[in-house]
Amino acid sequence: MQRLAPALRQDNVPLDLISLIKTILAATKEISFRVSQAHLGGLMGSTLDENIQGEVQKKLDVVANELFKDILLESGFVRAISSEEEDSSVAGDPEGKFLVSFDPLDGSSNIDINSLIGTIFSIHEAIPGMDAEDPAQFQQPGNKQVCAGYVLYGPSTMLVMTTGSGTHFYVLDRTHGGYLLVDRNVQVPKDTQEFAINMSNQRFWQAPMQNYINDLVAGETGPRGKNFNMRWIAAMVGDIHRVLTRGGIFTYPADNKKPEQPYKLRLMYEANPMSFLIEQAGGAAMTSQGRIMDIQPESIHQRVEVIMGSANEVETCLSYYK
Ligand SMILES: O=P(O)(O)OC[C@H]1O[C@](O)(COP(=O)(O)O)[C@@H](O)[C@@H]1O
Ligand SMILES: [Mg+2]
Ligand SMILES: [Mg+2]
Repeated sequence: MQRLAPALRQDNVPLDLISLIKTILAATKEISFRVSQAHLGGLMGSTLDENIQGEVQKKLDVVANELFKDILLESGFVRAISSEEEDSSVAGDPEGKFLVSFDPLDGSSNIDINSLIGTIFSIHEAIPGMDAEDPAQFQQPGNKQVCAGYVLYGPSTMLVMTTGSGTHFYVLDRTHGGYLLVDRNVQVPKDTQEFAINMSNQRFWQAPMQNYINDLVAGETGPRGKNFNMRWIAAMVGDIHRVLTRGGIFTYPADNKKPEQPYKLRLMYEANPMSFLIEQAGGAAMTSQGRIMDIQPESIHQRVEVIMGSANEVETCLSYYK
């Protein structure tokens, strides 16, 4: 099995980006270890603090964030970072060539039940001449990402990543400590009979999504004429990994549960990186209004509607909005 660096060179990834990716992955190996030892190291449960999203931070959210932040800011490759757990962007090396947005621990509500969690990252090039302190430099659309990926801390620790030449799967080999390529150019099947949504929000959804899901649930007795199965891991990394592995549609639609906050997932460090991975694997990643990666960001913690996965099924879902 091919090691990470030769696999990236095969995709003509520039050396400085390979160095940054290696830096990111060094942090994920440490996080993977801390996660596996969390019970023993007193890292289960919550802190008393809330992040800027108004969510109570888990101890592991904070540990993973500090680990990731420190290793990136000291690397010399990074002009600034933005993180789910940081109020605003944090400046790094004024000469740093890259910007990194990340979700240090995705699926935090799964930590205490020892279920699937992960780390999500998105890399853009820094804008020449822009100040490392200026958060506006992050206002670049997803279609300008040079790399995106997630690491899934599951039975095995898996890296899923793209640099624009397809989406590849890697596994952390615990014997020599490196990520090995196990699946190159994965493809999301165009059609599926599996959907993922938090059904408990149903009464708060807009009518098109209500109708779409009702028809899935009606299965062969309804207009779709076939049965659909449902899955919800409550960690985007886990649900998207299933979609990349065997197809499916994943959606976190708009809802009016909290009218002032119609969307749940964050554009910069959840929706954009996952969209790049899904599109590079032949899937589609949309809101009901258009392509996620064409959205011009306005703020670091901006939330968006998410409908992504098997291309034909995403198209069918969107047809309910027409
Ligand atoms: O609690 P819900 O409504 O099931 O939402 C689950 C969603 O929230 C998230 O956990 C949000 O991410 P964080 O855990 O990083 O805050 C997603 O991973 C997941 O898809
Ligand atoms: Mg998340
Ligand atoms: Mg998180």
